[in-house]
Parts: sequence; C-alpha cells; structure tokens
Amino acid sequence: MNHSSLRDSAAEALRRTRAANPLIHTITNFVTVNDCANIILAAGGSPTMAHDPREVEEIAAVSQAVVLNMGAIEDLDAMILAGREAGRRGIPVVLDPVAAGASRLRRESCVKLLEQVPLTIVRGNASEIKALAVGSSSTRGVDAGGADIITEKTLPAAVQMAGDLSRRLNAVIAISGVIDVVALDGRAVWLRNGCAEMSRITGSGCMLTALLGAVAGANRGRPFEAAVAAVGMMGFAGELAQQRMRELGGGTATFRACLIDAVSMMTPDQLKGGLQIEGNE
Ligand SMILES: Nc1ncnc2c1ncn2[C@@H]1O[C@H](COP(=O)(O)OP(=O)(O)O)[C@@H](O)[C@H]1O
Ligand SMILES: Cc1ncsc1CCOP(=O)(O)O
Ligand SMILES: [Mg+2]
Repeated sequence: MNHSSLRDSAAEALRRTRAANPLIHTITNFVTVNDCANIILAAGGSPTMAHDPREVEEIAAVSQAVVLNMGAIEDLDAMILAGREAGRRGIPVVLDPVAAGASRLRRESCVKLLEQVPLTIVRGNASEIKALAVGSSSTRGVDAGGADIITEKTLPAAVQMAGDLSRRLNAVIAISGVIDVVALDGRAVWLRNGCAEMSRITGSGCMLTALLGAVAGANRGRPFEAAVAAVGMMGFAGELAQQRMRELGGGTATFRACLIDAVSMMTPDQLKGGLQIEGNE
C-alpha cells in the first residue's frame, strides 16, 4: 500500500511544529522530566513542566497541548485539573499511562483519569495499552511484559485492540514497541522504525509521548496525522542515533544524547524518506 499522503502529512506536521513553537504543558515523572523537556525543544516546541495543582489550570489554558504522564501518579489531581481545562478549550491532551495495571493505585487512577479527562492521543507500550483495553496485562513495571509484545503474529490482534480502544475513548491510540501501531477508529497504520537501544534507556517512551504533545499541539484537528508523524519521527531518530552511537564507539548514554540530536536535526524531507509505514489508512 502506498502511504505517500501520510508521508507528506508527516513532513508537513514537522514543518508546522518547527514554525509554531507550541507551548507544551507537561506533567511528567521525576525520572525522565529533563529528557521530555529536551525532546520538546528539539522538535521546535517550548516545554513547561508545571505540576502544582494551584497553577496547572492557568498554564494549561494558554498551552497548545497538555501532556499527562502517569509516571507522576502523585500528581493525579493536577493532571485531572490540567486535562479538564484543556478539554474545555479544545486543547489536545496526550496521555502516557505509565505502568498502567502494575498496581491497584495505578488501575484506579487510570479509570478516574479516563472518566474525567477528554483525551486526544493515548500512547503506551503494549502492556500499558492492554491494561487500559482489557483491564490487565503481563507487566510488573514500566516496561512491556514479554507476553504482550507485538510480533508479526499478534499484529492483527493489536491493531484490532487499538481500534476498539480508540472508539471507546474517542482518541488516537499509539502502541509502541518493535512495531508501533497508530489507530483512530477504523484507520490504522503500523511503523517499523526504531532500534533495540531505545528499550535500553529509560525515557524513550516518555519522550515519544512528549513529542506527540509537541506535534499534536502544532497540528490541531489532525491528531492521527500528528501521531503518525511523531511516532515515525521518534523511531527514525532512533535509527539515526544508533548509527551515530556506533560511529562514536559509545554506549547507551551516548545513544540517549544522539537521540535528542537526531530529533533536533531532522528535516521534514528526511522524515518523509525515513518512515517505514504500512497499514490500511
Ligand atoms: N526493540 C525495539 N525496536 C525498535 N524500536 C523500539 C524497540 N523498543 C522500543 N522502541 C521504540 O522506543 C520508543 C518507546 O517505546 P517503548 O519502549 O515501547 O516505550 P516505553 O519506554 O514506554 O515502554 C518507541 O519509539 C518505540 O518504537
Ligand atoms: C523508570 C520509571 N519509573 C517510574 S516512571 C519511569 C520512567 C519510565 O520511562 P519510559 O517508559 O519512557 O522508559
Ligand atoms: Mg513508558
């Protein structure tokens, strides 16, 4: 299948992100907060990591997108306040359900957030999305459990699950991993970009979610195209970073820096040429 229109829209989405310098209000965890801020900057956005409930509505109100990362579960009240304010104003809200299903607190918090906040894009690894879709998964922490990981064999079921959850939440669903899936209602594509080093650093998922916020914020009204662009951009940046890491003879810390470099230097035309995209869009 020819995905030239999605390639073009991905390039255009990146162009708009660089031009618009969107303000991205990000409530995220203390592990990867700096990487999230840097990836938003690298994409052309402007991050603000405010998480005090006394100010989040005010910050959300003037943002172009709000990113809620459940790694910051202690900030659930702030996330709900910011997300609801964004919803009232039609500002895109992106959710990362970090470790959804790993504890009772997380299961209950996810239910509360999904009930109270209108979401535009939900991005998680296969276990996190499965926990939201069916209520349980095989993970014990922030990484996907082996039994949940998308393979060629399980890809059709994953696409179906993403579509079903998309209809239930009225949001774009992005499942990340070796193969990434992006679905909105009946539209679904999968991307084969990325590299193994991405799962050997903490924060590649959180950074992808932050990037989704930046691209969606600059491309309001086109969440599916924005999600494909951001997911493809992150994966392709991983490939470029792996190549650079090898040239430098570095390890995973070098890879992390090269990943942010790759996002910051990627041109719309490079992104268009680098996407490995398939599906029924
Ligand atoms: N083994 C892999 N091969 C290719 N890409 C990967 C691999 N592992 C992770 N990625 C990429 O890393 C990013 C984060 O995905 P993932 O590791 O699933 O998130 P999380 O860190 O939340 O578990 C995505 O862009 C995904 O495509
Ligand atoms: C390790 C960890 N623990 C709580 S949040 C977090 C970061 C998870 O980041 P990512 O899902 O992007 O690897
Ligand atoms: Mg994660």
